[in-house]
Amino acid sequence: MEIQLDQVRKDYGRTEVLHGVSFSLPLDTGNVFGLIGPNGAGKSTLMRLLSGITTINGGQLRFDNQVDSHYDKWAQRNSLYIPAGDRGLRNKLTPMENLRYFSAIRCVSFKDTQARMLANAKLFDAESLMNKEFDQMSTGQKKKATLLVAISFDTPMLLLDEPSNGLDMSAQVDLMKLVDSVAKKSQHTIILSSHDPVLMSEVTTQYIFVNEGTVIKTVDHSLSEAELRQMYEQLYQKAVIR
Ligand SMILES: Nc1ncnc2c1ncn2[C@@H]1O[C@H](COP(=O)(O)OP(=O)(O)OP(=O)(O)O)[C@@H](O)[C@H]1O
Repeated sequence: MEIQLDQVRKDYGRTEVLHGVSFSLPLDTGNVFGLIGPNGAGKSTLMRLLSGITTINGGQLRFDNQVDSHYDKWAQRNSLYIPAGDRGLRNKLTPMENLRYFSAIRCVSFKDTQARMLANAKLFDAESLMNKEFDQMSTGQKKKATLLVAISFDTPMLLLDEPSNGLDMSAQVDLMKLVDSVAKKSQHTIILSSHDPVLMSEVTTQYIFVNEGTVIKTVDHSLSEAELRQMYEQLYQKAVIR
């Protein structure tokens, strides 16, 4: 199955911020897509559209070449978007209580999501976080807990907006191991954005370069850190990274 974006446009009020975005996104392939682009390029907007939080103002979103006017409804059930920063979960609840809460909202079995979260928490050494209130966690713990809750829903598409922001080196490695393992095990599609090319090159299998509200290039294979740096410099015609 494949999601196809064809000349997709998005406005905020009278301002158009995505100006005809086209690319394809295969599902069920275990690919990790890396969204790369400077501040304000449109990465978060694109992720919000793909997750059905907001709708397009022009162009088409298709599944396997069939126009789908209810894409946002499909996406709301079959994807999860984790925004940048440490928002995501309810502050006064533990991850387990959050899971119960969001399972009820999404009308899915808490028994199933709970079993997945307990297994993943064990696998990624996060059992001690399960009964800690979200607002009493460190930034890294919050990111890990949010991701563990999100992957428990086992959605075909997971969108992570700058997941590594604010994490120390060891937490970044843990996060990437988690992303890599989820993609490989579930064969689900993960889309992540980051301004960190080292991190991107560790897990990303396909790249989507965004600038000024358009996708300017897609690369359908993994890139080394050096290749990625070179792409940055070529595409933006300035040495963003030194
Ligand atoms: N709610 C909003 N209302 C109006 N304009 C918005 C809104 N959200 C984003 N924008 C504008 O849309 C454009 C794209 O923003 P977006 O957040 O998608 O970029 P980004 O690539 O994720 O940036 P960053 O790397 O800084 O997070 C920017 O010009 C931004 O000012």
